[in-house]
Amino acid sequence: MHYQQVVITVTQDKVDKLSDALIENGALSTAIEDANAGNDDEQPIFGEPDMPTEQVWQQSNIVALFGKHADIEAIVSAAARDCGIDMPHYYLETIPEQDWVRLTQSQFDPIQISSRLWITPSWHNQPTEPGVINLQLDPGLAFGTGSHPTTHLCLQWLDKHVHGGETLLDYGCGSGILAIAALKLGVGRACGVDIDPQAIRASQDNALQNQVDAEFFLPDDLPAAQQFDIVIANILANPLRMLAQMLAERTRTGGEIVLSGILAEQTEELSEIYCQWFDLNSPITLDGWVRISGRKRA
Ligand SMILES: C[S@@+](CC[C@H](N)C(=O)[O-])C[C@H]1O[C@@H](n2cnc3c(N)ncnc32)[C@H](O)[C@@H]1O
Repeated sequence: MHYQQVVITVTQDKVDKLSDALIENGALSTAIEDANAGNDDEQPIFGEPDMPTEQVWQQSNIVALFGKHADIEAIVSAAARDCGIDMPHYYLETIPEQDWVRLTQSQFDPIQISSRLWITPSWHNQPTEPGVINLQLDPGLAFGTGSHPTTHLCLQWLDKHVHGGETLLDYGCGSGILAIAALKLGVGRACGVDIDPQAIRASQDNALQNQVDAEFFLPDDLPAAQQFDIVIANILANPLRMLAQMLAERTRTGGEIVLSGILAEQTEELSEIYCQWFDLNSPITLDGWVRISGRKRA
């Protein structure tokens, strides 16, 4: 079946209302995109827990999808009337039938982290060369496919520093990618923690798929007073700031901490917090994101 796709450019104050009104008048779906994506006026939006941001761009494109027989002129006109705005200009395009699953899958290729460590979606041939350590991981509802620089920085650290037999805590586990990779690289025991129950379920499924035995907990369920040889947390600067004392307490004396999800300009402030407990290494940067690591002092 063919679809009709309509793009309408609107200002910040109209975007939610018009998007809802299009759905109410028959759109199958709507998506909101930065109208200036790719040009000099592009507006990055970063959200952190407890730091509310305006989650829309000043100029947004509403991209709405309709069935092939929908009367677009009538629907856009009714939606505009419902919101009390003038009939907007819109751009109409016909979207031919596609194999949507194949199209989505084609956007996720295997990712090579190091000469031996790979992340491969299940629909690709799995690498079988001797010495290769492969995680089979499909994109899902939890963050962490290995493609994001913050995850990449953590995987690179694990690849280089896991010697075998360590205990590891992955705080903010998302898809469980770091705990699972650590087990495949040889840690003796790995636990993951996340505030999102969906992430816990995704992590458990991914551990099963990779045939490793990891444990995943909501924050309050992590057994008290347990310390770990390695504590790794790819969250964001604000939670890393709030969780600093707890993450330090969870690291055994002489153990290592690895922090990611930090923007370059946040590095100094976070280093000042964590150097209360840790001798820190030089920060490592990838695509504007920074990894901080260090060893816990006695
Ligand atoms: C950027 S993702 C990282 C996922 C994965 N560890 C990786 O490296 O790709 C951050 C995860 O931290 C979780 N998170 C955010 N704040 C948290 C908190 N205060 N306690 C535990 N988990 C948290 C989020 O739900 C999300 O799954």
